Amino acid sequence: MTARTLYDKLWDSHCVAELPDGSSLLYIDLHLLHEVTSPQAFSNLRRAGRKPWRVDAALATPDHNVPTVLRELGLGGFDDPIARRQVDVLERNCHEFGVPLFPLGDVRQGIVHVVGPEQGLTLPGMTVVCGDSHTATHGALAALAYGIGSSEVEHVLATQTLRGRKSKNMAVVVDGVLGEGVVAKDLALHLIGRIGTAGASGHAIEFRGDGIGALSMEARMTLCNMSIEAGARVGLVAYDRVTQAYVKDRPFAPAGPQWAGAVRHWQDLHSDHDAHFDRIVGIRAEDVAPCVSWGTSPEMVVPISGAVPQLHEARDDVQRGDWSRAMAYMGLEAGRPIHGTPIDKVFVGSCTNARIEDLRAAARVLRGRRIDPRIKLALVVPGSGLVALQAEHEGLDEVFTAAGFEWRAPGCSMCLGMNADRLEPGERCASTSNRNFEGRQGRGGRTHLMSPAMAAAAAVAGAIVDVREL
Ligand SMILES: CC(C)[C@H](C(=O)O)[C@@H](O)C(=O)O
Ligand code: SF4
Repeated sequence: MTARTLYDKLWDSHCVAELPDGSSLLYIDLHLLHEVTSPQAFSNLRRAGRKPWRVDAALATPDHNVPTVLRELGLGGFDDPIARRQVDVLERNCHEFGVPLFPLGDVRQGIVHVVGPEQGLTLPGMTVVCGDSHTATHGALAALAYGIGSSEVEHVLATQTLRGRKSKNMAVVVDGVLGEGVVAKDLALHLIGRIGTAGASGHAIEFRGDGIGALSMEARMTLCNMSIEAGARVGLVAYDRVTQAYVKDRPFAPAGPQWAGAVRHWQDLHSDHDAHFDRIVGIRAEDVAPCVSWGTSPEMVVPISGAVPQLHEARDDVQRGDWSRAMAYMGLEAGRPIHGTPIDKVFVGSCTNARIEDLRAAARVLRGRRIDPRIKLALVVPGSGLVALQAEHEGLDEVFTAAGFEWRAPGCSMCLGMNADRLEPGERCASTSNRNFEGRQGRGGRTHLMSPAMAAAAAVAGAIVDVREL
């Protein structure tokens, strides 16, 4: 048998039919739903008189437009009636169709990509889909996970399958261990800075090498989460002891006699040693520094010692135009060092960086310190109710509030302007999220992507600084 990559293996084991047009029909093991991309799918099912094929393979939770304050008011706290209605409609749809739901007020509610792995719903070897581009996150558990559109949400609900075309294989090989103060977020930004936002398009990325083996499960999720910002729909890490330890004893994970059988099955979830990758990108961990985005695309990124580029450094006129527009939008001139850029707001949260390790990393920087008086608002938004509970158990909420942060309820929050947490025009934000597009965090808002520790350091300094020097 020919040597296969992990991606090939996951694909083969879920392919139920090869279709005449060259595409394949894949069986879907887990379907996650949220309030924004599911309403249409449910209405169409209703209209066609169809029922979901397998409700036990689905889970829904509201996250994108939920308020992060005033939750005790139930569906109160919303500043936007449409957002409130979407969350309400999700609850009603789940009720009507029998889809399991973690509603607002359930301690398990949270950002769908934090909730799936946390609950042991996402398991190695599965296919996982969600009407959301950051579904790649779940690939950290050696699952084939990718984002789908609303009509595909309907298709999966109705048939438990999806039509798809296979991507090519790309390996990102990280050699050596990341230095002190350098984390998975920096690795992701470094990679995107190097290959660009289209760098991995048409490919499934497998992150490999001893640098990846050394990462925690949560760090691997951060990395896979941002695969989509490099153009890949899928990001993967092979199964190993770290995966096994993470999955064990989670609420929905196999238990008792089923555990040993599952582990035996999972052992094969890695690329064969002589498997072929269509493209290989090598990264030396020692070359990765804390990174910060300066522009309006995740590829517009520099190490903390770097500067906004000079226009003549652009590779062509198209890039020069993009850079020039980004500089104008961001209010930054060419050649200006990124270090020392003053910040108005700080956001620690999102499916990239709102798990317990992220909160611990930010709290470590903030302990015994205060945020700079120039910071208008600093938010910390745990990825789920259970992350919040764990953080409170460790006293991290107190570290954050003592430093001047607001401790909020779980949701996507200021990652995107779909709820009350937004930037005002011209405001500059140190953000642990994954996208810095124009208007992403609110109209006219300016986003600088960075790691949780770097965002905490920016809060303390009132400006972008190197967390290693704080
Ligand atoms: C709203 C949703 C469809 C969207 C996505 O697909 O990623 C959002 O989560 C985002 O991060 O931009
Ligand atoms: S946290 Fe941000 S990136 Fe993640 S699903 Fe929500 S809006 Fe999308």
